Order: sequence, then C-alpha cells, then structure tokens
Amino acid sequence: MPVSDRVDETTVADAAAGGDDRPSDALPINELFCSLQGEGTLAGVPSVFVRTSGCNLRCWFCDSYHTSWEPTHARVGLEELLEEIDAFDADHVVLTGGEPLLHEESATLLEALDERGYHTTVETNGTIVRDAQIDLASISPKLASSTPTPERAPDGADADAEIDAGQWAERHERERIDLEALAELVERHDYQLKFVVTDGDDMPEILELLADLREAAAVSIPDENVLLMPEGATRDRLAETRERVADLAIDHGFRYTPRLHVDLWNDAPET
Ligand SMILES: C[S@@+](CC[C@H](N)C(=O)[O-])C[C@H]1O[C@@H](n2cnc3c(N)ncnc32)[C@H](O)[C@@H]1O
Ligand SMILES: Nc1nc2[nH]cc(C(=O)O)c2c(=O)[nH]1
Ligand code: SF4
Ligand SMILES: [Mg+2]
Repeated sequence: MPVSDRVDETTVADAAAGGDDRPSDALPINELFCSLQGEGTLAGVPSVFVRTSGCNLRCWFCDSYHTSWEPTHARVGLEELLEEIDAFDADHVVLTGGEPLLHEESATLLEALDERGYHTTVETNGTIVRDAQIDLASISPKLASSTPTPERAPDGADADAEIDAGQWAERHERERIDLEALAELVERHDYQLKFVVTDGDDMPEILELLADLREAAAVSIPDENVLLMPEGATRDRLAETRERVADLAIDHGFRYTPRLHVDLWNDAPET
C-alpha cells in the first residue's frame, strides 16, 4: 500500500478555529501521500502526490469528490509541505487536485521543488495558465460527457448534490474548454493530453478539439502526446470501459493509459 503522511490534525483544528496563522504561501491541501504514478506516460514511477482542494469545474465523475463537489482541506505552508515531501523516497512529485493551478501558491511550491531537483508533474484540467516551473503538464481537457446534470450527478450524491449538479451544468459547460489556455500550456511545457473516455461517442469531440488546438498552438501536437484514459473511479467501472477505450486508441493511433492505482487499490484514499 502507498505510504501515507496525513496532514496533522492540529493544522486542521487551527484553520477551523479561525486562529490560522499559516504563512501566506500556504495551500489548501486535501491529501499528501506517496504512491505509484497511476496514469499517463510516467505510469509506474514512485511519486509523491500533493492534492490541493478547490476546483473551477464539476465533472460528474470526479474521483476526487472532496476537492471539488465538497472540498475539505487544511492550509499547509511551503516549509511544512517540503518537509513532508522530502520525507518520502521519491524524486517525482505530482501536484494535483482539485485544480492545482487555481492557486498562485502552487507556482511557489513548483519553483521550490525544482530548486530541490524534483521532477514535477502537474495534473490540470487545462483552463488555467500560470507562470510556473512544470516538467510535465498532464492536461486533461474536459469533454461534454463530463458535464453534470440532475440525472448525471456524482455517485452517492444526495438530493442537495443533484440540485448542485443542475446549477453547475451551465458553468461547467461554459468553462470546461479554453482553447487559448490549452494552446499556451502546450507551448510552455512538455505535455500530455489525457482524455477521459467512456465510449466512441467521445471521439468526434476529441478529434475536433485536436484540430482546433493544432490550428491555435505554435507547437506541434503529435498523436503520441494524446492519451485515452478509461472513465472509472472503481475497478468495477473500469472493467466496463477499459477494453472499449483501448480499442478506440488502436483505431485512432493514440496512446492508451491505464489507471494503475485503481487496478491496484480500487478507490481507496491516498493511493
Ligand atoms: C481529479 S483530477 C485533478 C486534476 C485536474 N482537475 C484535472 O481534472 O485534470 C486528476 C485526474 O483524474 C482524472 N479523473 C477524474 N475522475 C475520473 C474518473 N472517474 N475516471 C477517469 N479519470 C478521472 C482527471 O481527468 C484527471 O486526469
Ligand atoms: N496513483 C495515482 N496516480 C495518479 N495520477 C494522477 C492522479 C490524480 O488524481 O491526479 C493520481 C492518483 O490519485 N493516484
Ligand atoms: S476538473 Fe478535475 S478535480 Fe475538477 S471536477 Fe473535474 S476531474 Fe474533478
Ligand atoms: Mg486520482
């Protein structure tokens, strides 16, 4: 099992009590743990995951519900974050969320990690650009099939969440694709485009987006930088989607990425 280093309870209590004297470089942290990178071109690489809380989108399938639909976190300062990261035996750090690029403090953390020689991956939905030191931008643009509706609310959602889903549908739909932001991200960084795919109905939108991005961006976007990832936060759901998505990758000449951590540890937290 991955090694866990929980954000300590006093940090949570301090913040909740309003007696929060955290430094201004603090980030809202949902979890911090060491595992194997489960997705993308670096799958299998031991990595420390820093999961920030808060997101500008609301995918109905979000596997990190407590960073988006119902965010929970403790505010943790840069020095404490670096100490916790250094305590693990890994030279790769994955900054994820939620949407990590919402927070300007993410850029400060990335710079400090770079100075210490870490390889950094940022998992992002591709709607926000920051002047930040990123070794691999792992961009996952959100397709129409991610948009929540009252009928397609997060799993286990109560009536309130169904109403939330209805209210979020319009904003999610409006904000999920920002072609300028996507172009800037691929121009600035080494990158992979990692699409969450359920079935063949997702493919026309992916092909259209790629055509638009190839027009808009000043760098080339080879098919080998395009990855199809099966939708599924659990082993049971992945069993339904992965073979279909693998076949689509073969048909279109794109890469397929597994979700190794789901295969290994299902939907356990801190994996
Ligand atoms: C929780 S998101 C956080 C980073 C950023 N907000 C984003 O969406 O890219 C991390 C990764 O998990 C993917 N993801 C989230 N829920 C998923 C699901 N149910 N099935 C497959 N991938 C999922 C996202 O597309 C993204 O690549
Ligand atoms: N093992 C593991 N690999 C991952 N790659 C991207 C993840 C994410 O949530 O951003 C993730 C995750 O949550 N766990
Ligand atoms: S953009 Fe990422 S964190 Fe936000 S709701 Fe979608 S999958 Fe979750
Ligand atoms: Mg994840």
